[in-house]
Amino acid sequence: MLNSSDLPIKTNDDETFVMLTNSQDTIGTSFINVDYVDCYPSIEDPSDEHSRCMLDEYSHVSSNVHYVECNVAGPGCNTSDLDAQFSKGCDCLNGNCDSESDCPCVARYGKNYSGSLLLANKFNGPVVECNSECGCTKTEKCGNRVVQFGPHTDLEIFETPDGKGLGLKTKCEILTGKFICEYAGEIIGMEEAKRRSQNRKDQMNYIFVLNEHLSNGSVVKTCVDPTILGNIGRYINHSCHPNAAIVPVRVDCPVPKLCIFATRTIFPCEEITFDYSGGEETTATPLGRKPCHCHAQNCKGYLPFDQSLL
Ligand SMILES: C[S@@+](CC[C@H](N)C(=O)[O-])C[C@H]1O[C@@H](n2cnc3c(N)ncnc32)[C@H](O)[C@@H]1O
Repeated sequence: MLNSSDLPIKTNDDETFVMLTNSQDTIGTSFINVDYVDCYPSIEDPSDEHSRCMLDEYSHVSSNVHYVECNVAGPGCNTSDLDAQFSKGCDCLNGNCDSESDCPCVARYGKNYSGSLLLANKFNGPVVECNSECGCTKTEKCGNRVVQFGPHTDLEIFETPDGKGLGLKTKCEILTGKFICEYAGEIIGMEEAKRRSQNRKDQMNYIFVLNEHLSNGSVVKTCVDPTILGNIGRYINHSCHPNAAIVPVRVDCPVPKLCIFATRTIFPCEEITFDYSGGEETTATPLGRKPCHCHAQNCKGYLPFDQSLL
């Protein structure tokens, strides 16, 4: 897990995504060549940690799944990272945090949004928003706060007609770069992820592993499991030709939120999908892999899979 004092500051232009996995299918993304620096030291004892979690109106269709709006600590989670609060990044009293010359947060991490839309170059991160300690406060005026206002409000869980189980669709148009929702659940350690994955071999996989590769060669893993405790993001299916992608976003603490943004316009009633592999395939063998039912012209036939990773 990431040290509380570390944050991503830049990514190389040749950054690529690769995938992650469990033993049957894969959900995961790696961010390559992410440099971390010591900045925004964390402060202990945030005044009200729950105020950092936006409430939403969604619920699950099954009583076996419990709704959580944001990540919660599970076995193997470094709770001091999850509970940490970043210190003040800017003191922009007028709240106009959208230019490098005006806002220290934007100067440090780059401009993230145009209005409420993620900029194209930020799909490769890093995205760090103004936090609870910043002077700009949580006003609509701050141009560096988006995901912390919660998910898109017109999402709907539905039964897919093609054997994927449940899926998530939108009731209204979603523009490119728009934040859709977080993929939130229990933050667990890798050993726990392996254990759960083995125990659920023949079931649907919800465990997502994010790899952030640091320039010193180490890899920071963030493992989210929304199987039992999760939010609306857990219903998003894989497609080989997706309309959304996952981007790690940090707001108040070092543990990234796995945020799903539209990569193109998504039309009313269209299913929302992302590529579980993050765009890179690591194995060609269909052995042990689940068939993919995305129906895309470029469908690879199977859900992403990499035996070596779990
Ligand atoms: C994160 S869950 C997605 C929501 C899930 N469909 C449900 O009913 O709750 C991932 C699981 O959904 C199924 N799935 C997702 N995308 C699929 C696809 N393109 N083809 C077949 N099954 C898919 C697989 O069983 C996978 O393990």
